[in-house]
Amino acid sequence: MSPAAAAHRIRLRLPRPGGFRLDVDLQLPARGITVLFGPSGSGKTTVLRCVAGLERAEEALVQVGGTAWQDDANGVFLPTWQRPLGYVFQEASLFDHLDVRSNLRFAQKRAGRAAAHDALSLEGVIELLGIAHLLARRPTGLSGGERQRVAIARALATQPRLLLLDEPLAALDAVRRRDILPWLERLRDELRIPMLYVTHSADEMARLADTLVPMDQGRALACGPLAQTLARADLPLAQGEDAGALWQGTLAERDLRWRLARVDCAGGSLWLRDEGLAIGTPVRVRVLARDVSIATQAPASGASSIQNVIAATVGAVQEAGHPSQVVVRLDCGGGEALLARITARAAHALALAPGLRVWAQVKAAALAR
Ligand SMILES: Nc1ncnc2c1ncn2[C@@H]1O[C@H](COP(=O)(O)OP(=O)(O)OP(=O)(O)O)[C@@H](O)[C@H]1O
Repeated sequence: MSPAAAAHRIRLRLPRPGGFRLDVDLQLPARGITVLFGPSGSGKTTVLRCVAGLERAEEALVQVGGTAWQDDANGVFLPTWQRPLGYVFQEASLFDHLDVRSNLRFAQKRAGRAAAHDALSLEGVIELLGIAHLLARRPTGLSGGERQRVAIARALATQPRLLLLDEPLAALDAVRRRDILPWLERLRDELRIPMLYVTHSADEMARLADTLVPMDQGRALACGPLAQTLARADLPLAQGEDAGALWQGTLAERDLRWRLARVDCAGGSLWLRDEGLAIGTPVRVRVLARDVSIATQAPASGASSIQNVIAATVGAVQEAGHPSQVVVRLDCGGGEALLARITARAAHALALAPGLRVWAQVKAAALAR
């Protein structure tokens, strides 16, 4: 991300006994969800804790929207309670002796006079998270998903300048997780508050992130727009089972007979399962690297079961985890790319090299949901 586009800066260094060392320098856009994604122990939670001032990083610069929360070069360190942030954890820690409304009011009081002219109203927060029907209930009577929605509402009621979410869905079962994701998308699309979101889940990352920060062993391996970062063949992300591209597109046509929907993206059009969405709906489409194969000649029309064939140029060929496997970045036009995971032998036989014109055959693509 160019410094001009960056609105927030998070530079942290923190050595811990035992060998772990956090060392990140992130420039984040003004709004949207930045997902910190990486294996257990890579330092994701530590980043959030340092941003919140719960742990003290060294040589740190934490600047949110032009205000320094920590700037060691200039002797600035705001304690946690002076940082306008909301923190949502895996398990919502609500006050069980108060009903939902009182939990929210309590948080609102914390905002006090700090609430600026662009403050969110409590009614707005309640509407945004669809919790009006829960206001008189005690937290103990809520489902896990409802508790998390209330916890997010409570965090927003404090008028944060930054929302920190640490695996907010990890304690929920798959059904509840699916229920709450649309609410998080709504926050992302409607709020101007930037969010730092920690997750292990590739599905959550693909669905929610605007900016992706893959982390490993205390370091940020990249920090960039989601689609662009996922399409990099040189990152460890490209080597795992979840490797794949993410395209943004618009639902353009539905084939009612075959229950298929066509999504038009800058890189090309893809047919996928019709999930009943209206024509014109903006969608994210996930194409896993293992579902993409490569042909050096245009496949004859009607001679293959594969319905999605996209003209592309080889961008990079990279070994992927095992010497028998490579991952190939295929540049498809409109700045969009696919990844294909194939055998090294196939790549050799097809003489794949950067610049070669090929056809990407997409066996499966799905809406990120
Ligand atoms: N309070 C602590 N004191 C000492 N070391 C800690 C503490 N908390 C975490 N660590 C260590 O710091 C490293 C980073 O931990 P952190 O919790 O930030 O990783 P993470 O990526 O969030 O992991 P997970 O996904 O499992 O939550 C790990 O090696 C961890 O063991």
